[in-house]
Order: sequence, then C-alpha cells, then structure tokens
Amino acid sequence: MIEVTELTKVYGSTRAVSGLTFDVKPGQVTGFLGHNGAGKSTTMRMILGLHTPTSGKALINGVRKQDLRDPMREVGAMLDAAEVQGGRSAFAHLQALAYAGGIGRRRVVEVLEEVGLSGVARKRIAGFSQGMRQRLGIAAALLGDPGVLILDEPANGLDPDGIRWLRTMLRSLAAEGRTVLLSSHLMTEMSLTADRLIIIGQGRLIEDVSTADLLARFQSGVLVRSPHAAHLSRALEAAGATIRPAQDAEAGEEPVPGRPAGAGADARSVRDAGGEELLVAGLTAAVIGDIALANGCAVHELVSRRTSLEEAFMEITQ
Ligand SMILES: Nc1ncnc2c1ncn2[C@@H]1O[C@H](COP(=O)(O)OP(=O)(O)OP(=O)(O)O)[C@@H](O)[C@H]1O
Repeated sequence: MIEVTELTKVYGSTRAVSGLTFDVKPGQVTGFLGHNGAGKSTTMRMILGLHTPTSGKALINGVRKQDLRDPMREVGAMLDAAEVQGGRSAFAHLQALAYAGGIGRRRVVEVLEEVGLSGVARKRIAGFSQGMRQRLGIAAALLGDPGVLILDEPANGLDPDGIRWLRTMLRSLAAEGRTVLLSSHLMTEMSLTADRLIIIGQGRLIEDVSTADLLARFQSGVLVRSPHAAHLSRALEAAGATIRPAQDAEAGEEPVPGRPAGAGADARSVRDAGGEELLVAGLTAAVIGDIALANGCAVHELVSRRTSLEEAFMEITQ
C-alpha cells in the first residue's frame, strides 16, 4: 500500500508537485499518467525517499521508505534503467544488489529467468539493448520479491513481445496481492494493463479513477452506416437516442440532445452534414440493430465506438 498525502515539492520557483493526495492499493495495477513535466518522477522519487518532500507525506506500508525495516523485501523500484554500470555482467550487477540486501544467489538466478535474461546473464551490460536494460531494471526491482513495485516507464524500449510479457507479469504480480504503480506514455498499453489510473497535471491531481469508469465516461456511442439514415435516425430518436452526424463527432462537437420523432429537418441535417453515417448515443448496438430491422432499414455498418484512453487523457488534461 502506498499513501500520498498533501505531497508537495518545490524546486526554486518550480512547483513540481502540489498538494497531491492519493492511495495506491494492493491487488491491482495502478497507472500514473501525466504529460512531460507533470511531476510523476518527482512523486515516485519522494515515495522512494530519494527526494525530500517540501511538505506532505509519502508512505509505503504506513511508514516512510527510509523507515522500512527490510526495504528490499518490501518495495522494489525501477526509475532509470540507463543508470546501470555497463562494465559488469547482468549476473554480477544483480548479485551485488542482492548481497547488499541480504538476498541469496538463488534469487538472482530466479529473477534473471523471470525477465528472460538467463541466456545473457554473463554478458556485459554495456552491450545490452535498451529493452534488455529495461528487463534488467525490472529484475533488480523484483530481487527482494517485494509487496510493492514502483516502475517509471518500464515499457520503454521493449518490443511488442516484451510489452506483452511485461503486461502479463505486472497483472499477475498484482493478482498475487501486490501493490503495483507504474508510469507510462504508452496509452493503449496502459489501458490494457492498469485497473486504476492516477492522472496528474502541473503537479496536481486531475483524476483518481478506475480505467473502466474513465473509458465508460468517454464512451462516444455507436457508429451506424445506413442507406436509410434519415428514416433510421427518426426511429432511433423516437427510442430515446441522441444522434449526431459522424463527421461532427469526429470533429469533437457536443451531441445534440434527443428530439421527438418525425423531425424532417433533423433527418435533413444528418444527411447534409454526415451522409449516411450516424453516431448514436444512448442505445446499444444490439438495440439499434433491432430497431433498424423493425423499421426495414438496411444497416451496412454497426460499430461500438470506444474512446481510447489517449483521447480521454488528452481531453481531461487540456
Ligand atoms: N532536480 C530538479 N530541479 C529542478 N527542477 C526539477 C527537478 N526535477 C524535476 N524538476 C521539474 O519539476 C517538474 C516535474 O518534473 P518530473 O520529472 O517529475 O515530471 P514527469 O511527469 O516525470 O515528466 P516526464 O514524463 O517528462 O518524465 C518539471 O518542471 C521539472 O523541470
């Protein structure tokens, strides 16, 4: 469990983090999102006791990181995978960390296996790709088999296979009851990996929300293409739908509230502005299909149009 309370960090005239309060709970993956410079790394560094807060608190399992009895076994972190000394082998690097934390050699072998680096364990890190360095950083974070994991941009430099591997691993670590906090700029990946999202902007909390709730809030409707768009739109409106031409929807305009059936002008405006494509809100694709059938309207396309996390993120952080 991570608890951040009224956390603030001021660097000279820069307020990097400002009165930030949120919890990161065990048993789920929590994504930490924000534009460049929003304050994510600074917050993570304060949670990890690497920076001192100007004010407020950041606690891991109820205490400050520096007050944890057995820090390596309680929290694992990866902040910057590029920081590692290149002259050593992956094995020697992890063994040195393990030794410092009172962790045995067997665990080094285990984590190398877990991150897929067993085959290159004796190779010098200097020759590692960025993706291999990321895996090594994740191995170091896992060394103490910690209950809390904090990873800054862990997917950086990983190929699609690596990203999928990381997602599966993080989700299974959370399913074991661990607390997992990660930042990433890869929005699609974040929407697949994180159960919950903490979104910050200019050091302040913007959203603390479940990924599903956030996406549901931005759900933009069902795209319908029909050669009988005018007739169909009247029938759908009669059933309580809100309709806007798909072209307007693409331009990000607000929907027009639902109107009564039989409005010829509405059908005309739909036809004029959007041709045969309609964006329908308020009814499911199944209900729209049934209404089309009942009204004898052919449907050539019927697609639930989900707003991506990237679109939702851009909208709420504007
Ligand atoms: N050591 C420092 N001294 C002065 N200013 C700093 C320091 N570290 C961070 N900042 C400033 O604090 C703000 C937040 O930076 P931070 O690195 O925490 O953002 P971030 O969300 O992690 O960004 P990114 O996504 O680019 O990594 C920025 O304006 C940054 O310039």
